[in-house]
Amino acid sequence: FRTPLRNKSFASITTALSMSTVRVALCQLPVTDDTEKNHQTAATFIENAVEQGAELVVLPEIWNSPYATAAFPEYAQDIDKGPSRRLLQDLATKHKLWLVGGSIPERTADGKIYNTSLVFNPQGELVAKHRKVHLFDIDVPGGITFFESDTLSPGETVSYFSTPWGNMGLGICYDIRFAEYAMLLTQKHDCKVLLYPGAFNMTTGPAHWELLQRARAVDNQCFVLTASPARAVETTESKKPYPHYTAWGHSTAVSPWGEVIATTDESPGIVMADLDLEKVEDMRKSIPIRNQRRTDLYDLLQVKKE
Ligand SMILES: NC(=O)CC(=O)C(=O)O
Repeated sequence: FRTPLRNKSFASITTALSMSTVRVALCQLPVTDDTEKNHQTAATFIENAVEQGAELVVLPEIWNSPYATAAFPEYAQDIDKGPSRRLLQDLATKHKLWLVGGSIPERTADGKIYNTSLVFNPQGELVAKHRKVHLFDIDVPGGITFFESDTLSPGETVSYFSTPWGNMGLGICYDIRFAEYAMLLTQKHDCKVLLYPGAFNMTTGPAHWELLQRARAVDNQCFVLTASPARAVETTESKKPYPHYTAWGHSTAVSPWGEVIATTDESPGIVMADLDLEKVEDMRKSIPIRNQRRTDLYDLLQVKKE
């Protein structure tokens, strides 16, 4: 695996961590069109992350299937008993780990398909299930056109879970563009970490990926973690070729101060970071914007379109 780049905070793995500190691993998996192979890769990366002392591991958006709207119906699984869910649950239990299982295409009994993230605690219990709330429907002339809504339905919940280090909020990729979603997680549900498995692309990635993470971190005075698939995608001859989606990569951890504390490039690898959650309270105390909002002038309102 590659050494993480610009990784300022990752101390020696032999260092004992304080109770307020959690060691996280962001797994930038090389995703193929072979689900079984993707399972093996995920298991290997998670094992490697655990060897490096990870207590919480994050997988990327759509790590068991190609990222293509036409592929989602073919690869979608029953989220309650499908093989990808079983694998995630088994790995969380085996390694006694908090596992944010990236996202996978989910098929429901009524035939709908969602882009869904599952989170398991170290006992293997499902503690959160997030269906991507904001579907990635964009048309950038000369850049990228992508309509997740061609095959996916949107989720309806604001998702978070409780850990020994504090509450953590969960969104998927395009969800990071919506400041209100992040603010609900941090203001109403007291989240100290926001997690976004994501797969930005070669048009929006260079321009917005890091910027959005730093913006959400500073707006909300919290840690922001992202995990992307690696850029290269292998296809096997037995499978239908789906339009190739080129992921930007650059899985990243950002501090409440807005600093990139660990990141990488586009290659497969694991980004390790130690998050000291006391930094969240320090930041919220020293720049107390949470108590200074002019809610008499503005609030999280539903602004109706004309
Ligand atoms: N893939 C996404 O969901 C989002 C993305 O690439 C973007 O917002 O840009």
